[in-house]
Amino acid sequence: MTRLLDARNLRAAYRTQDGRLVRAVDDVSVHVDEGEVLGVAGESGCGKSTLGAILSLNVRSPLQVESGTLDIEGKRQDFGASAKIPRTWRGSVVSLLPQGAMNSISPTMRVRDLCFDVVRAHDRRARRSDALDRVRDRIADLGLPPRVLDAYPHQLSGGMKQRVVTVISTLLNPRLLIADEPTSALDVSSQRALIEMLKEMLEQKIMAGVIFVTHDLPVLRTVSDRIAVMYAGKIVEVADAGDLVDRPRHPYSAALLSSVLVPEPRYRTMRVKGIPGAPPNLLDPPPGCRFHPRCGLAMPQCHTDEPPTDGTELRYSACHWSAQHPGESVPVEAATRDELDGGEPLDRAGEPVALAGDGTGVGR
Ligand SMILES: Nc1ncnc2c1ncn2[C@@H]1O[C@H](COP(=O)(O)OP(=O)(O)OP(=O)(O)O)[C@@H](O)[C@H]1O
Repeated sequence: MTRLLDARNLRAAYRTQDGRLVRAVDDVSVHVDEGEVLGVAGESGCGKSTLGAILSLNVRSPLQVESGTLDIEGKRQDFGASAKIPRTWRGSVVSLLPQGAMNSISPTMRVRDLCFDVVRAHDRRARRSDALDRVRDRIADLGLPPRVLDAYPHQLSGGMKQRVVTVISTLLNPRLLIADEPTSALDVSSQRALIEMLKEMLEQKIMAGVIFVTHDLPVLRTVSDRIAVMYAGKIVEVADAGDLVDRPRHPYSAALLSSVLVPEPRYRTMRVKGIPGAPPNLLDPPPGCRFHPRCGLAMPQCHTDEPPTDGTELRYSACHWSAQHPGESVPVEAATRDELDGGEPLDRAGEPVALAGDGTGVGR
């Protein structure tokens, strides 16, 4: 299998106005192989979008990447104080489909003009007729109706608008597409249509790999080959999508699964529980394992020691419990605590938790 992206030891922080650092990505390494969809899951605020911004080279103040390296098909980018990001990489080597993209495109431009702008930004000498021929072919190859080219964004349905925005962000045939919450505002059939289109794009080699960022595990189960679970700025577990859902090895992954409706027999009959407590403030995360205040399996060393990484780069869990229980999956019911240390109730114990508006049970 050919390695498409190899990102190593990324560390990045937002500098607040009073000079403090929010460490949103803390020693994160990920890779994507050619033809692969890597899902990145986690609760709101765990650093998913920040990781997407770094991997797509869209880092803007107050975010600073302190260290790490990025290899895309053998081309290396070193991060750090003096790093200069090659501008030509954006859009052509790696492209970002940002959160909420479909609502931030210009409402006064037709789709064909938006497309031409993208091509023109990359190639000043591009001729309009040639560029539009290419766009027309692309739209036809992906089975979208030709009329979308003449439409203004507001004339398209939400699902069609998101597919069009996805086409626009891949017009330059990036090697890697990073899609940040691309399905979260869509109804179920539009989600399916977008996922089918992304798979078709991989098949047609419009891009060679996708990183799909979302809090929505059932969607990730459908679209991803592998899933990386993030918690408080770190990756806590990586596994094949099916393996992660069937046999989570990190208590946080198990907690995430028990807080959503995953269509697996093991979870279908469970009550949706929610994850008691809240993720830590990244200005001052807890010592040891960052999940320990919410973890039902926490041991004394979890309060003080950074968890060891147990497994291989394709399947690992960063957890004291899983290091002591090699090969075992976490009993979902035991993954979280129902009470904080002070005895404050976190959950209506045993009561089903009302679902969030998107039906996943995970807040945003
Ligand atoms: N401009 C900023 N200044 C300071 N802190 C920030 C800024 N943007 C994000 N953060 C913080 O960085 C952390 C990671 O945020 P990020 O948006 O990457 O998380 P996320 O998992 O993508 O969440 P969501 O799904 O809500 O976008 C959070 O604690 C967030 O509050």
